[in-house]
Amino acid sequence: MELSFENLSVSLGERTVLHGVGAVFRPGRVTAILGPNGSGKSTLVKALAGLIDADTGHVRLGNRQIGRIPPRERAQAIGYLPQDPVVHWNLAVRDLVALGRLPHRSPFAGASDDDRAAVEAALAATGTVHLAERGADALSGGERARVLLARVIAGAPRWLLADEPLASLDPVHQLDMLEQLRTLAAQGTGVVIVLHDLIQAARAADDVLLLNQGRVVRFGTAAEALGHQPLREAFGVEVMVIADEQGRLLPVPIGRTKG
Ligand SMILES: Nc1ncnc2c1ncn2[C@@H]1O[C@H](COP(=O)(O)OP(=O)(O)OP(=O)(O)O)[C@@H](O)[C@H]1O
Repeated sequence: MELSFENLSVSLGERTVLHGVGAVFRPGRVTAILGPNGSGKSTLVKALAGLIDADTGHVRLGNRQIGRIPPRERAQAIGYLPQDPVVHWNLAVRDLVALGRLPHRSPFAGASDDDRAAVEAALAATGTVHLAERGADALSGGERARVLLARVIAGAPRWLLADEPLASLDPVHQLDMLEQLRTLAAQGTGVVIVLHDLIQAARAADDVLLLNQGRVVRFGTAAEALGHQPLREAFGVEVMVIADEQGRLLPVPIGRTKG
């Protein structure tokens, strides 16, 4: 089911941060949101997750407005990975990942076999099985990022929204994370990720939304949206396009656009 938004305007404090933006994101695809610092990427993802209210417009999951979906049902449908996830308690990693199952559990019920299986599968998928007994306080930033992805995956959401999920990861774990997100998309999950790296976006995303100053510059396939002109408009950057070993075109930033 599609995740869509139209004419979406959002203000934070006195400032309007998103100005009537709209797009239709499709499940089974990886959609990357890119744009300069402060262009509204995190704000858009929070609005898509139903965490902040809009001044105008709506976010819809299928044909239902996100704000009208009961919280438990919304939590089952949409998994959100914030930019700087904070772990409030020093839980063991396995227990932390198990929190991702809460939207599926009846109040006061213990974990079911399905819950336990989902937790183990999420630990395995994120390469964090060896961390399962550790306290969450004893993790590096990159380990924590993978464990928190495992928590979201354990909830098996139909949509996964991740705000800069690669930020604290080394190159190998960045590739693993992107591979993991692509696998989820191949299984039918809708994946939306905020990225900064144009090359990672070209490799990992099917679709790209470019934002600048709270407005959509371009929304289309990665090949369309990561072309010379859209990147000039969004970032004021010139790129050199090179082909990778699979023939994918990768935009390498080489300088500021003049004039
Ligand atoms: N609580 C707030 N009150 C007022 N303005 C805010 C608040 N939070 C963010 N902003 C402003 O809203 C704008 C968009 O912020 P947002 O975090 O969505 O941008 P972003 O594209 O994700 O940026 P970055 O790439 O730096 O993470 C920025 O100009 C920011 O300063």
